[in-house]
Amino acid sequence: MSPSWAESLITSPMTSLPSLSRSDGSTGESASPPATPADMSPYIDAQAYSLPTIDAMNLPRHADASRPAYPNTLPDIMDPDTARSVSVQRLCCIGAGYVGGPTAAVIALHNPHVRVTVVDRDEKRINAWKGKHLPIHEPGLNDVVRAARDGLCGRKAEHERRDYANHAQAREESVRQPNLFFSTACTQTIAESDMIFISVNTPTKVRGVGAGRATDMTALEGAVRDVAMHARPGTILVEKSTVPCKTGQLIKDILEAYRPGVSFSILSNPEFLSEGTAVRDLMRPDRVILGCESTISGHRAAAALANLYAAWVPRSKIAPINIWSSELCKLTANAMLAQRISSINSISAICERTGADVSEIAKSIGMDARIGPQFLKAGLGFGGSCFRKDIASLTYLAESLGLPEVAAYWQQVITMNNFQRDRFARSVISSLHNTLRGKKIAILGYAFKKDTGDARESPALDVIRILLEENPNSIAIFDPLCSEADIVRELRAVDSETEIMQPRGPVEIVSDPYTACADSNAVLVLTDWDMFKLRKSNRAVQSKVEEHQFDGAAPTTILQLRHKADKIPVPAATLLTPPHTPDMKGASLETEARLMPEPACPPECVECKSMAARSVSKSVDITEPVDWSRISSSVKEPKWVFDGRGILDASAMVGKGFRLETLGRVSLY
Ligand SMILES: NC(=O)C1=CN([C@@H]2O[C@H](COP(=O)(O)OP(=O)(O)OC[C@H]3O[C@@H](n4cnc5c(N)ncnc54)[C@H](O)[C@@H]3O)[C@@H](O)[C@H]2O)C=CC1
Ligand SMILES: O=C(O)[C@H]1O[C@H](OP(=O)(O)OP(=O)(O)OC[C@H]2O[C@@H](n3ccc(=O)[nH]c3=O)[C@H](O)[C@@H]2O)[C@H](O)[C@@H](O)[C@@H]1O
Repeated sequence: MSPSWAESLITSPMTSLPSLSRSDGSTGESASPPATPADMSPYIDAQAYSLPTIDAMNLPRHADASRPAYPNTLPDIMDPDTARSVSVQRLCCIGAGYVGGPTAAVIALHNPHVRVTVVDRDEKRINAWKGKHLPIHEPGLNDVVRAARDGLCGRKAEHERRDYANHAQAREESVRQPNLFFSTACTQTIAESDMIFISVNTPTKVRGVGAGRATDMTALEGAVRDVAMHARPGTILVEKSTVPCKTGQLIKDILEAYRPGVSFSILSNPEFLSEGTAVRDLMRPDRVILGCESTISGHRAAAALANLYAAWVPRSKIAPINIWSSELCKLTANAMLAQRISSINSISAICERTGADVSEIAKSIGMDARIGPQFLKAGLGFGGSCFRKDIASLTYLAESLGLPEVAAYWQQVITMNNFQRDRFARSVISSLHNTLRGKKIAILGYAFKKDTGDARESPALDVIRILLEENPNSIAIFDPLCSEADIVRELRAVDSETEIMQPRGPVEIVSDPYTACADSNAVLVLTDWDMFKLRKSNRAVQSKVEEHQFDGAAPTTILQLRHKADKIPVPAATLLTPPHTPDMKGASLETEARLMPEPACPPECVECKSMAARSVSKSVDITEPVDWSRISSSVKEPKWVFDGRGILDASAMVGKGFRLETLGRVSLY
């Protein structure tokens, strides 16, 4: 194995080793051959040691709060000379989830010279990334993955074809080689890489110290251990996962424990993408935060990462900051966004009692440039895998630092979020005479927000949980993207003792909105899918529908790729692999470079079968607005609709015969 370029980095100061004891009392040297080059420290058998479990309490053992470890005096890592001197050849991303997959794909797309490999222990997930049915739905993602993973073909410009006389007859040729790979070979990929992104899950601990609030670092710890044991000296480790402040120190401690004396660089590069707009967010980020150590090796590592982003992000948007600030700014950003949602939701409760309209208030205050219009949509409160857990982590961190008032302040954001779901569900029950026995409830939308099939931590789950306590006859759930298996998994986690799924329980997942609503006593809109919207005119819905149409069509040219990535220009030259790059003109590429044919699925492909089944019943088409008149004719009087997302126009719904209740508005019927 050739030494990593990063080995040339100057060693950064390491903290001293935590004393480790081996259960068998031996020295720790293993008889098995080292998995790393000969100049490495002896291979340490990880399983034989017990490292302390990491949680937010676990602040660095050597930290002296009065003396910042990384003074905030960073030289300019954007300096062209520094930037030129460092370049990554092989990038590994550990974790092929909602962050790892799209982030690696976009980096690979813009850096055709870098071999990007995404690794995960979950073989099913990796196979899905390799095939036709990606494991996550994100508008535009298919094309980005296909271009980077499968390469591009096209016709060469005339002048270049003359240079390649042997290929003169060829009409279609490869103009970009694949540089995005997916693999379960974690250790091998780690050993071959110059830079490693850690994009593993960091959920909330469910048991033990800090359960319900502290971050469960098991996955991160495992990934860092793999890196410690298999990476080459000097490899750059990038924290992409959202982690408690000071995790960089913990990573250092683990590395030092498993590979004493070997130098690695650690960067914090939090991800700010939102699900449903991941490709757009990655293509056009507001900022890229690079937290680095204030050492020469830290700066060079940051410059290497900055170089990857600079392939498409203006350098002015790439911000080097100190590593602790970087870790904490991610939690802060999520907490502030969630706080806005809780703030407007608190006002929505006042609106319902006074006759004020929360959407008018949001619009009015959002016109103040100091407040701004985003994240002021009142409704069921925030769901998803991050806001709740990141605020919980922040409160735990604050408490651990002896700041209970700070913890209580942020805890209130979660309290308000729970209040919103609770009072929504209770208003449904009270409108139906305080009992759901013998009644059917239709749920339109399960995902925590539109344009994603992610069923984790959905507000719908809390609402359904409260409704189930009233023993309804049935609850029929329709969501255009969440898989039945994911919804069932989430519901079962609430109560693993009782069978809640039909035929023995009340809940069923159905494949179209009309079946869900037929004969129901109440229809609950729990996700803001465009297809559920009803406006006075359907214009708003229509423009959204057009946006989605790019997804359905099979794009064949770079021009279409550019469209699909939300009309963000992808510089043609960066898409190609030499020798084509220098001579080819962007214009000809736009019309001639094409995606390769999609990989074929095996005949027994479950996804294909399920898609075929859906198109037979013609039920799921996220571009098709639901026909509320049809629903009106099939529901039971008095035709209750409860809008948890504020997406239905009150007068239009009343015009169709419904009784509408919307969070943040007085009822209209
Ligand atoms: N989902 C989102 O929109 C965003 C998430 N984040 C943060 O990014 C991190 C990842 O989130 P998601 O992508 O949503 O998680 P995810 O659960 O979708 O994906 C994590 C993946 O890591 C894999 N994994 C865990 N340990 C591993 C190991 N040792 N070796 C190989 N693979 C391993 C898991 O099998 C899983 O496929 C979290 O810290 C999250 O807070 C940050 C911004 C946005
Ligand atoms: O760390 C993360 O995981 C990510 O968390 C959020 O992204 P995400 O959770 O994917 O989606 P959001 O668009 O933020 O929505 C979160 C929840 O808030 C709700 N929401 C959002 C906006 C609003 O005005 N009102 C509102 O109720 C949504 O319906 C959804 O349930 C942040 O927006 C991302 O910047 C961040 O990277």
